[in-house]
Amino acid sequence: MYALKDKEMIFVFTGPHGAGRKTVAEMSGSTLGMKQVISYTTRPPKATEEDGQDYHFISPAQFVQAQANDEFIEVSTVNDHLYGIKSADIESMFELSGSIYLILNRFGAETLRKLYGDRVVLIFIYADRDKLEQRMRESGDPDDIIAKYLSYYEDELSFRDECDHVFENVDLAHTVFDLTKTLDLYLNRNLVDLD
Ligand SMILES: Nc1ncnc2c1ncn2[C@@H]1O[C@H](COP(=O)(O)OP(=O)(O)OP(=O)(O)O)[C@@H](O)[C@H]1O
Ligand SMILES: Nc1nc2c(ncn2[C@@H]2O[C@H](COP(=O)(O)O)[C@@H](O)[C@H]2O)c(=O)[nH]1
Repeated sequence: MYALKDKEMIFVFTGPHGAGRKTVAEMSGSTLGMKQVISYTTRPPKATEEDGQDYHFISPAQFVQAQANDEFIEVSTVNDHLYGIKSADIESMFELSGSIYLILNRFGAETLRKLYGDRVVLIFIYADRDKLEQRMRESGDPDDIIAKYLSYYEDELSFRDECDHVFENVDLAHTVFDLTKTLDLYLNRNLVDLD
């Protein structure tokens, strides 16, 4: 397991699927110069997804081999597909930035909190069920996948009380504005006061 240095912080974005975690994390993360640690998955890529950008797409055999080599800090199964984060990627992203972020389900968020305690900030992003369904339909997800993800909605939502910050993502610009202000408080960026 990677040992965190001095001021290094890990931000974990969690919440129900389709709430906009990826969208808001990327917008605030790039504004603040944070690096994303990309997960590995055995799920096949969607038409819009790129290897190395959205996920590292690997075969089940490659995943099992990496697991046997003890490369993953955390592994989760969703809809019969494996997902995991490699310890080496956490280390290499910290070489590029003092703070990193990940987008994980509640089980991944819980594991990182157990491993790194209060050096992990849990950010819960949600929207109501109807909005999520609408967004998944607009993204072109098939009906059976939408139904599966919606079946996890209540369980994912119940995790919000265990998170440090909660944002309802209705208006994207407002969410990103509020989120960026919140993350900035953790970053000690030594800004010059121009007032
Ligand atoms: N505030 C918003 N209003 C409308 N659409 C949004 C908003 N935020 C995100 N979206 C859209 O909702 C869809 C899901 O967003 P995103 O992929 O960021 O969600 P996610 O929580 O990371 O879920 P996933 O696990 O599918 O990646 C995307 O098409 C995105 O453009
Ligand atoms: N615990 C982990 N959860 C992960 C990881 N990578 C992604 N996820 C979450 O899984 C679901 C399904 O993702 P999808 O892109 O196939 O819809 C979603 O909640 C992701 O945030 C991981 O490494 N560990």
